[in-house]
Amino acid sequence: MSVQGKATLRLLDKADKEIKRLPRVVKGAIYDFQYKFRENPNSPGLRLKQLKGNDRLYSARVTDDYRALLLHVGESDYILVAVRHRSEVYDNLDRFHHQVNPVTGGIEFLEVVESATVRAASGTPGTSEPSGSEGPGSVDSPSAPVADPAPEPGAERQKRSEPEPSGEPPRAHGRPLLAGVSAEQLRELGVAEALIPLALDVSTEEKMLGLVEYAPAHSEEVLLALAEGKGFDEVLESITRPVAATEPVDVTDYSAALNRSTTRVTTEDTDLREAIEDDFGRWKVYLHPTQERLVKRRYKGPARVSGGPGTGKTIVALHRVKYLVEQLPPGRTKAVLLTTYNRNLATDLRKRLLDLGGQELVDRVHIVNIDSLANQIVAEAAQGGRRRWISDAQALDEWQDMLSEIGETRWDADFLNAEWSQVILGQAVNSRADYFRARRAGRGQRISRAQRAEIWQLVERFTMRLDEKRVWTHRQVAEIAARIKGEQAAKIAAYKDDEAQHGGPMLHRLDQSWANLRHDYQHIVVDEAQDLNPAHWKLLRAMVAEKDDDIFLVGDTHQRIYDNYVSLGSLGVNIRGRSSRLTLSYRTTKQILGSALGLLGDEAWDDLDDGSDNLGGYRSILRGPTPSFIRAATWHEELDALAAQVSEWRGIDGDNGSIAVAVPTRDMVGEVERQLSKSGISSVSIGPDGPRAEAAVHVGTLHRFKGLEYRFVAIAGMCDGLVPRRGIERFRESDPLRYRREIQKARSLIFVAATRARDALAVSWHGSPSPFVPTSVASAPAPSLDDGLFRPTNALF
Ligand SMILES: Nc1ncnc2c1ncn2[C@@H]1O[C@H](COP(=O)(O)OP(=O)(O)OP(=O)(O)O)[C@@H](O)[C@H]1O
Repeated sequence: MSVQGKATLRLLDKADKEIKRLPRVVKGAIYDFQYKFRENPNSPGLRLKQLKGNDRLYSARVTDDYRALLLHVGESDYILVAVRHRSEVYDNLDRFHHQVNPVTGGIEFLEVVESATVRAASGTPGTSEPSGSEGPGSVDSPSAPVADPAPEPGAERQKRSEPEPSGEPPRAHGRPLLAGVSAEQLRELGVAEALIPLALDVSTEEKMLGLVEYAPAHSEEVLLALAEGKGFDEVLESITRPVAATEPVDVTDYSAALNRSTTRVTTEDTDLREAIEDDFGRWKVYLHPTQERLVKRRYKGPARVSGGPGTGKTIVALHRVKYLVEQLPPGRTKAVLLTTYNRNLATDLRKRLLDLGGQELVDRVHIVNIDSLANQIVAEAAQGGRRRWISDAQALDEWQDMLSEIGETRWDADFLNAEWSQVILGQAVNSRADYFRARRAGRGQRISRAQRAEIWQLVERFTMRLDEKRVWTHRQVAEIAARIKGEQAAKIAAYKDDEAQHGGPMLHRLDQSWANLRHDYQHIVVDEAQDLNPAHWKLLRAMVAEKDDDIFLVGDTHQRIYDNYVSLGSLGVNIRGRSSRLTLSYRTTKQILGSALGLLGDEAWDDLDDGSDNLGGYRSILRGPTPSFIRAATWHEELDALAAQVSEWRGIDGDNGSIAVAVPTRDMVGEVERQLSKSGISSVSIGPDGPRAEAAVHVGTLHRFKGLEYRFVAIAGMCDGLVPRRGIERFRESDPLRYRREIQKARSLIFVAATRARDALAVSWHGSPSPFVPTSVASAPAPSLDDGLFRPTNALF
């Protein structure tokens, strides 16, 4: 829609990649151009004109030398598809292809250049100064196909991409990579028509990468999956079906296509600067169609989005918050709660939400980590008085001290601590009688009624001890907060019932404060949902009314690093029938992802709701080096090698903040920092609020890496006895279920750390390697693994 004389201008996905490479002055001119164009596309200075023989393609002046290529969608709606030197715009017009994809219904554009590849970077015209008039045939300098992926010797270069009448391409060399797939099948998968003959002709993955780099994103995903060896059916099911148009596609109706999420363009009012300036900003302006559908759907109750690391769950959560706020009536209240597990993640969410929607958006959202929220509620209700927090580890120490003080030897502190926090606090058990009835699902060791009585007595003694010391754990506070809010929700429900029965507001009530009772939020969005405990969920459930779009949660149980197992349905958060999964990783390369997946082994992973989850279809279109291994005899030797590795990465990217080192213990953090400092490399440790400074190598324990992202990651200290920690051995016989969970948690810890890396991952150990490092790698003179870095041996079980 546009006002008279005005136009809409969106930027096509991938065009930004090309534009980014243009000289700075041209980019600056594009920003001016977009304002002028939107104001009045027909202003004489813009010289908007149709390209000869092409009813939808237009050119317009950006600078004396550069032209914008525009796709006219309808009325005054345009899409900017490229910015080119004017010498490269007006000749050989049949190299430009645009279509409404008959399968996805999205608008696509591509240019096929001489090197039988899709057009790569533009804006780097031939060296001769352009001159002469514009117009068809007036080529002053040859176009320069920059990203020609080194064509095969003897390969016939194709100028045009028109499909052969038969749909089959000429095959002159090497075995085609997609030998088992026909042109018809590629069409069915939604590959852009102009690409089909070229794709069928490609014989190496490298060339396929060159071909798809600037191709429409859906074609890229399909072709890379096929090139990796995925079958037609699998690609159809996992990549095409989720984005296929649900209604018949009229390929001539560009206006209808523009409104589909499969047309990957910025919104009409996006400042193009956002899309062009930096790679990290792309998430703000381009959502994958599968992401966009999740963001804008109306859910009839709580909904869950799962997906492997880097698939954009947090991005979806942020866009969802923005979408929900946009649907709210104007107001000043913080009507949406955005919460996550820990403080540094909440800080990061605030930063990104501000980036996405500005202060106006942030003003309507309460962004807080879940334990701080519980704390605020308890403090406001003035319950508990002034107390000091203790961590779970400190609580365990308290148990140990208490048991030894009273000479209790029948029960282990570990067991009692877990029983207290997971069963008693976890289910808000308030009395001995309730404890006799409590479910102990997932707790392994069976206990008799008499034993329950003993445990109850010990727990009472323990909580009194904490009361006397004026300390408490986060879990205790979460329980109290959940009780406070649960009581409030019950009052609201009772008031509503009364109202319904009496057909109007209850004016006769003596206590009118009831009438002012409201749920705290209209909507709740939760990130890192896998780590929240039952009390957290009860708290959240009580803070929002049961209604459409009430709770939206994103998480990945493969990344669970705390002991919180929940069954959401039993906590009143019913996600049945409203679960979706994201599968395309935007962060991690195929090589890192493949390796990390090996780490998960054959474990069973839950879906937070008594069902199972998996990472089927998890994939990446990014490519990089295979993860590397560093084996050392001693910790000192390993530290030397680690410092060398970090120095090497600094040579690639001078920004220290793009590098991180993860280690299993706190002591090791300090030791790594000292070693790096000796090598002249500045570093900072990652604390509970995240890294203290950006521009230094980040060093932290494995637990601190949740939600972070780096170009380069080293996991050091991958040693036997440290990963998993030796202490869990005592559960192997005594509590096999606990043992299994500890192993799973250790796998998840490494999985999280390994998948923080965007470009490169190095893993090191000294002495005996962790059992997660396969013996073949551990003992080979020069370990190399193509099929997975972490292939756990069966020795663990
Ligand atoms: N549609 C998108 N376009 C471009 N980049 C994206 C898109 N979606 C996600 N990303 C990028 O992918 C990276 C991972 O995204 P995000 O952190 O949301 O993933 P996640 O699934 O929450 O990961 P994890 O589970 O590992 O925490 C980020 O750098 C993000 O900017």
